[in-house]
Amino acid sequence: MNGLDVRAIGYSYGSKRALDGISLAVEPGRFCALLGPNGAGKSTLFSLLTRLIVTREGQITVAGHDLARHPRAALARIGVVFQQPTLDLDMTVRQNLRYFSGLHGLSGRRAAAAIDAALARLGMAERGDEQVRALNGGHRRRMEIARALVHAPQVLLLDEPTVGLDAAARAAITDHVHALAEAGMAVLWATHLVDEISPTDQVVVLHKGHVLFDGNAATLAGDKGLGPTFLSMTADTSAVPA
Ligand SMILES: Nc1ncnc2c1ncn2[C@@H]1O[C@H](COP(=O)(O)OP(=O)(O)OP(=O)(O)O)[C@@H](O)[C@H]1O
Repeated sequence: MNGLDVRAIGYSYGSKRALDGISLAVEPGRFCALLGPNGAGKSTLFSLLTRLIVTREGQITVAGHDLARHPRAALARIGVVFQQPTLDLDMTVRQNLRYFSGLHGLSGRRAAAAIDAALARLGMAERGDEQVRALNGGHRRRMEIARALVHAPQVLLLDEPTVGLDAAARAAITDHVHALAEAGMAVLWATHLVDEISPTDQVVVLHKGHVLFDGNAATLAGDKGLGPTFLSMTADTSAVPA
């Protein structure tokens, strides 16, 4: 499989079970919302997907590469936007992206072309020479997404990327990332906000380390709507296997 495949992953912090045998798959061209309330395990899963932490339970495959056995090949195919911004505010947008390109072995004209293409995809083509400090929160976030694209990954991971942004900036970023999925990328977007999800998106509902639902957003929404359905699912602790 060319996208992301997570099979029976488990993880505990000491005696605290954070993820308990979760499986999900995101195919190329799909926007998958990983929807879960606080403490569901979203950030733990992202840490496992990016190898900040490791587990012996289960298997993660990125674009056909086993993350545990071939981490370099697997990680090279992942672009990631973490919850906490990690930008150098005193450098320009392009300088930030050039530095990051270098970490991926890109330099010179190849790096410049990759940076231009990534900025254009996020509607940031005109902003390359601005100092990051001068950008608003929405544009800083877009720049971080552009930075995650410079090495042409096949899988894009975003951990609650709209935290702290106003409604217009959230909508713009959500639209941009949906367009990246439509262009062929496998996108995993962690959130607890249902208005970031489109009816045709894949949704994986995570609660207390368990997958409660994996399917189409419109199916999950049913007659009640996505918000009320999600709230009632995650309020009902009996929905979580013991
Ligand atoms: N370093 C840690 N040590 C102990 N427990 C932890 C640690 N990190 C997370 N946990 C616990 O693991 C569970 C999953 O946490 P995680 O941060 O992955 O959830 P989340 O869905 O990302 O939540 P949020 O939306 O608040 O970021 C929670 O019960 C949390 O308290």
